[in-house]
Amino acid sequence: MQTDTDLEYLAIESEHCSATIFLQGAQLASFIPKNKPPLIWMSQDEDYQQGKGLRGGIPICWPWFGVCKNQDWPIHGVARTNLWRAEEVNEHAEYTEVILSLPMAQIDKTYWPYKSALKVVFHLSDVLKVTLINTNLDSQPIELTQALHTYFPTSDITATKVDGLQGSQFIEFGEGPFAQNDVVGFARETDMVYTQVGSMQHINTPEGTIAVGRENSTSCVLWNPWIDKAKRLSNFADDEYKTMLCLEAGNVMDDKVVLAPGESHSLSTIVYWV
Ligand SMILES: O=P(O)(O)OC[C@H]1O[C@H](O)[C@H](O)[C@@H](O)[C@@H]1O
Repeated sequence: MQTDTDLEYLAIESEHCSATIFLQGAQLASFIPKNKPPLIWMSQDEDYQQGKGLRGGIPICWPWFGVCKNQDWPIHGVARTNLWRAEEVNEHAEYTEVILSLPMAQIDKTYWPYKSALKVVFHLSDVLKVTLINTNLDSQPIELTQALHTYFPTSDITATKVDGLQGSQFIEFGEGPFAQNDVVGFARETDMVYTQVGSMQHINTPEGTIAVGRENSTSCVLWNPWIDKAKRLSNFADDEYKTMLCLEAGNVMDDKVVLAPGESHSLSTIVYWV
């Protein structure tokens, strides 16, 4: 990872793993379990600018995923471009825990007029667990969509398969739902929103198998921009689509989060080399 950035980040080094977490967006940018290959992908072209989500790692999409109903609003919401506050770093023998919160006073009320709290907990061992916790502090119900938009590495996307989406349904480029009957491979632009998904998928790459689990989530997104979209993406080299994919733990579509006053919801993703 580039270190000559002005953006502040936490660098965690333990006997189990190393990790970097940027305060902007509470964005985890790297995670390497000890004696294992990197588990998380970051673009070589990332230039770590203020006010822009990083192209890689785990951008946090909140309080909407994708393009909002109001199409002028920023794609994937406002959490990934705002500065979060480091609340706690707790070092234990078996894991390190890092907790950040999003100071709501800095969020434009046009986008999010509600009283609520948002924090993220990173549980770092040889396994990475990320938990996004929403609490409704308002006197009315609130609704939101969200995702932990995780970028995974592969040395060859054409030799990579995602197992465990079978039995779910997907929407692709606004069409569907279609039934997912098989293991998914990559041979073109992939941008699928899955619902009714089981809680564990496996990404089979030439380097080994990555397990991707989810808690309190029955939806996820599978994405690879492929050749044409790669050329249009910011901070993404034209050929980098060959070396990455996103499998994003979500609460989208009919799996959106609806919170009564006082209620909380925790979305988790759990990833590790098998
Ligand atoms: O370029 P970004 O705003 O980071 O979005 C990157 C991608 O995120 C998700 O996976 C969406 O489903 C894609 O449609 C989008 O292109």
